[in-house]
Amino acid sequence: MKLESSENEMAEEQIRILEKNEYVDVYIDDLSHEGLGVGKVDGYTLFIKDALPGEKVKAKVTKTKKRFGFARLLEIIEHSPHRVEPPCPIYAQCGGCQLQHLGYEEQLRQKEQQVRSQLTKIGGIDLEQVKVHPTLGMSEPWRYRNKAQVPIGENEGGLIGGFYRQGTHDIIDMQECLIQHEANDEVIQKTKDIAQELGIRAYDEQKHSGLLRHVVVKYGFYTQELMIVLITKEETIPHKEMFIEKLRESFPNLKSIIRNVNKAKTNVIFGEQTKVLWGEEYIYDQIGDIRFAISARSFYQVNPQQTKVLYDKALEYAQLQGHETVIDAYCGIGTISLFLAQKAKKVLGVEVVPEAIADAKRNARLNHIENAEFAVGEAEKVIPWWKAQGITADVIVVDPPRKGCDEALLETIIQMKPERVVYVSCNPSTLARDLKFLEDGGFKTVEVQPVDMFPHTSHVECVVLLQRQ
Ligand SMILES: C[S@@+](CC[C@H](N)C(=O)[O-])C[C@H]1O[C@@H](n2cnc3c(N)ncnc32)[C@H](O)[C@@H]1O
Repeated sequence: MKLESSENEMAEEQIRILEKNEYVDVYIDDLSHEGLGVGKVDGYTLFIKDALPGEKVKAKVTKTKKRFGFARLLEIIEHSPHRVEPPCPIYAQCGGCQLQHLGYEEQLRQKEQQVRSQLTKIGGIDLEQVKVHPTLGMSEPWRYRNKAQVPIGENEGGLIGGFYRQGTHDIIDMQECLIQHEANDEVIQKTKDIAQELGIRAYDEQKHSGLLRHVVVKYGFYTQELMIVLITKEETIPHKEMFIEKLRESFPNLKSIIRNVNKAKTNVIFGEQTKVLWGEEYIYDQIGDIRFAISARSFYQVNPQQTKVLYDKALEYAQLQGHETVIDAYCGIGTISLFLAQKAKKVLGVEVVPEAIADAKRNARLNHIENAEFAVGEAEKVIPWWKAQGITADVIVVDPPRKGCDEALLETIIQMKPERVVYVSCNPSTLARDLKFLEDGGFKTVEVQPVDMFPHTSHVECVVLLQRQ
């Protein structure tokens, strides 16, 4: 359930707006897309963190709006059979995961349910006519992340690094994160220890003083190569050579140490200046048969195992025979484009970030792929321009950010009349909105495959096949 949609639904109902601090018993019948339990009291919708569908809970109202409010879980009166003990000791404070208290099989079922509900409520799609498959999950849904970004701070004991306590900028020290690859945890711990030993101070956000702001680690699951990025407030790192030497000794698979300088008073992690301190500018990783060069700043999917599942599904839905021209809109560093290029005559990728397109071109060369071309620009401007030049496509793949596709792009897709559209989405509500637009323009939603890219969080990714009628 989405907050805005619940607002509309309740417009005509007779409801009693609850009072702040009121104690209520609530039956939870849904899960919001942020992973909050949802229930109603006297027609008024409450969102309750940690409550699960099927549970009856006692809660205290903490915040009220006209049509919905929030409450704090006090006691579970009736437990869901799917409730489990979260294995992570810092789950309650962290906020990085939202669903560790729900059994994994049920997480997958809830994610499918969320997709179904958005498709009908927002997209007006008749689920009798569309195959919505069960969510494709992981057999081992832990330790899946290949990238860690950890803020560094200090307490009485010295350097700490971990995560911000929910809703604050207080750093909580962390030894391990159960969704990170073990290598990332080890690197973070060791880097903190070495920095402490060398007397390097952590950055203090309040005073805008100190040096080490963040440590970022990237790990290639396939190649086992490691990159460490030290984000500092100044260019100079005391005992830099010793720091590098100790990191190299600790991690034989370390390929790259990068320093990024961020002098600004900002929450943004990276600054503008990036320099190789030791080793290579890139590490490499592989998904399927395609090799990728990953730099400190380049975007790369964080769950490589499920990325393969997602891209294989996109490729299957594209149904390429080898003679097709394919457009890959919002192509990032060309990951999907290069997958598709293996089976198509030609792929044209478009992406708004110039550095990502430079990476896409480099990755094409790295894999000796010559039938993929990339352009920088907004998909909603570049693709209409291509159309005006007489370019058409047999298949169009879109993988937009959470806000979904621009209407100008959807309109162009309709006019271009490709045989198929493959829509990869990280937000079921904007996906549903855009499917409705494409259906009104002559396409039919045929299959929907939810994929769990981020186990234990509330996010769900989908691949959708649309066929031109
Ligand atoms: C969800 S990511 C997909 C990236 C890629 N397909 C992948 O799987 O790695 C969305 C991408 O769209 C890009 N983007 C955002 N707005 C855009 C626009 N208007 N036109 C083209 N690309 C855009 C972002 O920079 C980002 O790389």
